[in-house]
Amino acid sequence: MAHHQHRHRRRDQKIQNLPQVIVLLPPGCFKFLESGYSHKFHFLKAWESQLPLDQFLSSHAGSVQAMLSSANGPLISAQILRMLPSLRLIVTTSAGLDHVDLLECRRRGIAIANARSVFSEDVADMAVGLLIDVLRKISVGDRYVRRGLWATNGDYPTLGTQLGGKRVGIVGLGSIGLEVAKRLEGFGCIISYNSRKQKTFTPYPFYSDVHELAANSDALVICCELNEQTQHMINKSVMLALGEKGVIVNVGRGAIIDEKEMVHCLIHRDIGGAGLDVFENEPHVPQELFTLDNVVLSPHAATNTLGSTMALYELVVANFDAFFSNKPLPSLVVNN
Ligand SMILES: O=CC(=O)O
Repeated sequence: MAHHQHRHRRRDQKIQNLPQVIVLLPPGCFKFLESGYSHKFHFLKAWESQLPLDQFLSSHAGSVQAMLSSANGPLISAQILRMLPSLRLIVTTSAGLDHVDLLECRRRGIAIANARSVFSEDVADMAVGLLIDVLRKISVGDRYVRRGLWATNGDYPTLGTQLGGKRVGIVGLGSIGLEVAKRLEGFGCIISYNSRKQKTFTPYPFYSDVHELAANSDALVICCELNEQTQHMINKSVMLALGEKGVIVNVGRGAIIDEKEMVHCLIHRDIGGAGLDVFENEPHVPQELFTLDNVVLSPHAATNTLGSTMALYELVVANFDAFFSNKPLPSLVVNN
């Protein structure tokens, strides 16, 4: 056998002895993780395989104990989990867990570790950015300049709206919501919030009913998680309560808002505007929104900064390291 074939075989054997981590779709900037840690873990990359997904999964069914998943990946459904009978850990690069069948994980005893609050500040920055953009029409102005309209039509004609003094209702006062509140206080906004339970550590006024929060707010910032209770929680009646000058910012999940109703409300000016980083059926965004200047659209990018991506991958690796050496997981969220 030729010398280089020996070398190849030795390398392949070495890779095969590494702990295996199955990945269905690459999370954002997976290349950082791969280039930094391929010597420690053998990433089984479903999207690069020639095999259909079910065959790929069954070909690794006996051995794979750990999976890396992400908010933009496929649903980790009971059906997928059933094809991986040895799976004991899912590490997700997201804070949200709405893409994982939690019941099936519980039944199977599969633990879940998440991104913890690694990018809460980035997401809060994005929420504030979207709110300012909707109110001050930064993206509209950008389009005006780029299209050459400033030079041909003269000064930009539209007045924006002040941020200071606005009553902002935060929906979900977790680590992201708190960062949003902290930032917007600095802009002179008046903060109140809705969440499952009143928080004892904050003096912000609490509304147990999101409809009532909307009726008393100029803007709603959606920062909660998507689950059965929050799905379509922002419905038509909440939007009508927010009113024709009201703005919605969503950095949570698209399905927390009834998107069809929101599009209708935006077109008919039942609400004043929206800044959206998330959508019900990503990457598909309702076409009707493309022509509306009171809407700012962002491609689920609130977490995308270099700094937090690096911190995130350190956390991801720390979880896999802990798992493969039987130590407590640093960002365990669901302990089954
Ligand atoms: O969408 C991103 C996340 O859940 O962290």
